[in-house]
Amino acid sequence: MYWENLDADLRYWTRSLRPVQWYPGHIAKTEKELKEQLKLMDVVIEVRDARIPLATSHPKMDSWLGNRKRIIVMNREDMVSTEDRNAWASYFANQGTKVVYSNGQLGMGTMKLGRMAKSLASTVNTKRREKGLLPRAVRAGIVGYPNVGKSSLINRLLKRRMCPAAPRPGVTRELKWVRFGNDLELLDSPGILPMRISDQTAAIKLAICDDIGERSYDFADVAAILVQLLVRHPAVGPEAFRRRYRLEMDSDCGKMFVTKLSVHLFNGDASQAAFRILSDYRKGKFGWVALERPPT
Ligand SMILES: Nc1nc2c(ncn2[C@@H]2O[C@H](COP(=O)(O)OP(=O)(O)OP(=O)(O)O)[C@@H](O)[C@H]2O)c(=O)[nH]1
Repeated sequence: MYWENLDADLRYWTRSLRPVQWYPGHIAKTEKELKEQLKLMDVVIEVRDARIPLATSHPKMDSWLGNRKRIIVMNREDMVSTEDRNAWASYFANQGTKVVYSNGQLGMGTMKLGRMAKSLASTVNTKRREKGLLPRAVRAGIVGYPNVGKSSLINRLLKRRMCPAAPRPGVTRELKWVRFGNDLELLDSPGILPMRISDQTAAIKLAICDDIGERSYDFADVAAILVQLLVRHPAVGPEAFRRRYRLEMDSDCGKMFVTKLSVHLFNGDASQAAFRILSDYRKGKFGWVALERPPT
C-alpha cells in the first residue's frame, strides 16, 4: 500500500510549495556539449542514485541515446535495503536493461562495469577488423545527475584520483576524457538536469538525496516531506523518530515535527532542525531505505 499511494501523497504535499528549480550555467553548457559527444560513444553508462532511480533519470536521455548501447549503474547500493535492490533488479531484468549495482565510495561493481562496457562495445572492433583497420579503444560516456557518484566511479575504475569527487552537487565542471588501460576510454561529464523539473515530486526527492544544489530548496519544506515519507514507511515509522530524537510524534504532520524538534534542540531554528533530519536520512540513521520502488 505504501508504495502505491506514495506518488499521490507526494503530489499532494508538494502542490503548495515553492517549486524546486536548479539549472546553473555549467549544466546548460554541458547539456549542449554532451549531446554532441554522445554521438561518438560506443556505449553510454548512465549513473543513477539507487535510492531514486526514476527521479535521477533524465527525460531526454532516451532520445539522446538513440540506439546506442546503454548500461544503467545503480550507484550508492549501500544506501538501499536488499528488498529495494531486488525489486529494481527484477524490474530492469524484465525490461532487458543491463544494470550494474555499485558503490562509488568503495569501488564495488566497478570491475564488472568495465568488463560489461568493453564486451557490449566489442562489435566496434569486429567491424574494424573486417575493414582491415586496427582496433581502437572502446569509448564509454559516463552521464548522470549531479552528485550521483560519476567521478567517484571513474576514480575507482582507474584506481587513482583523476576526477574531483565531493559530497555536493555540481563539482565536475567540464567534460573530460580519461583512459582506462589500452582498450577503454571514459568520458566523465558534469551532472545534467532538465532545464525545468516539471515533476516536483522528483525535485523533492533530488533535494532529499542531496542530488541538487542546496540553494534551490527550502530545508524546512523538504525535511517536513521527508518526515511524512518516513513515518509512513513500513521499515521506519514514528518509533524511529522517537528513538532518535527522544521526541513523541504528536501527528503525522512533518512541519509540526520539524518545529517541535527545532524547539527541543535548536532554540527554535527550524532550518537547523530540518538540516539535522535531512542529514540523518542521508547518513542512514533511519536505516537504509530507498524513496522509490519500480512502477507496477
Ligand atoms: N555512500 C556512498 N557514497 C557515495 C557513493 N558514490 C559516491 N559517493 C559519494 O557521493 C559524493 C558525490 O560523488 P561524486 O563522484 O563527486 O559525484 P558526481 O556525480 O561526479 O558529482 P558532480 O560532479 O556534481 O556531477 C561523494 O562524497 C562520494 O564520496 C556510493 O556508492 N555510496
